[in-house]
Amino acid sequence: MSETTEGCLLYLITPDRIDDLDDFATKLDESLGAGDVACVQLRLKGVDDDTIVRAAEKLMPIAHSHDAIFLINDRADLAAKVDADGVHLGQQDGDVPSARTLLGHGKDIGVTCHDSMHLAYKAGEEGANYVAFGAFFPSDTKDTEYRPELDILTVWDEVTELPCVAIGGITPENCRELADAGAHFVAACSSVWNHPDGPAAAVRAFNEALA
Ligand SMILES: Cc1ncc(COP(=O)(O)OP(=O)(O)O)c(N)n1
Ligand SMILES: Cc1ncsc1CCOP(=O)(O)O
Ligand SMILES: [Mg+2]
Repeated sequence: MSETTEGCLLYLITPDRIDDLDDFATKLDESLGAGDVACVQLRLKGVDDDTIVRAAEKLMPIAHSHDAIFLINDRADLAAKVDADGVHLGQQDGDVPSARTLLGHGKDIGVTCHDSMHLAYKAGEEGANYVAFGAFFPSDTKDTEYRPELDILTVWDEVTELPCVAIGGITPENCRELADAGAHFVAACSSVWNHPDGPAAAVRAFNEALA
């Protein structure tokens, strides 16, 4: 992922369970067709490796057909196995150098940094391609104990070239303030998949808000 001249872009996170993969693939295709999405992160939880691999094999070509990169959450080994574009690592998901060894240099590694500039500098020094700060707002997807101030995005943008992702409770209504504060990407899950008018409408609304 690189900083773009297009401003702040949407980073789409899948639900943590996908019961009907064919149906979800159709929704993803429609959603990505509704507006710019820089990245799709496959974030399945509590499922076996085969389920993640099958989902990645079905969904990654859809992401690529819409010029979105495709990342796997948590698992650098599975990201390497399916030749995904990279991995997103939390603080408990292994270290960046080990992921880099598995993935090679052409791939993206993102790191959760909560509300910590210290963790972000460390991730950058270890070779991460982006850092993620959050949760900026209460999230329906994940309870988190960290609540950064908006200015961490501003300071990060001023002092480094490494892109930053804002995450946590982000909606079409509140994403603009994160973009204005310096986020290069806004990551969203529930506000897209649970949008009352459907996920494609949510992607359109994010695009309008970020334009
Ligand atoms: C873009 C992005 N930022 C943060 C996270 C959270 O990662 P982690 O802390 O490992 O928590 P889980 O998502 O694994 O529950 C993320 N997935 N993506
Ligand atoms: C994975 C994660 N890490 C911090 S908040 C969060 C959940 C993001 O989902 P939502 O956009 O539904 O809050
Ligand atoms: Mg994780």
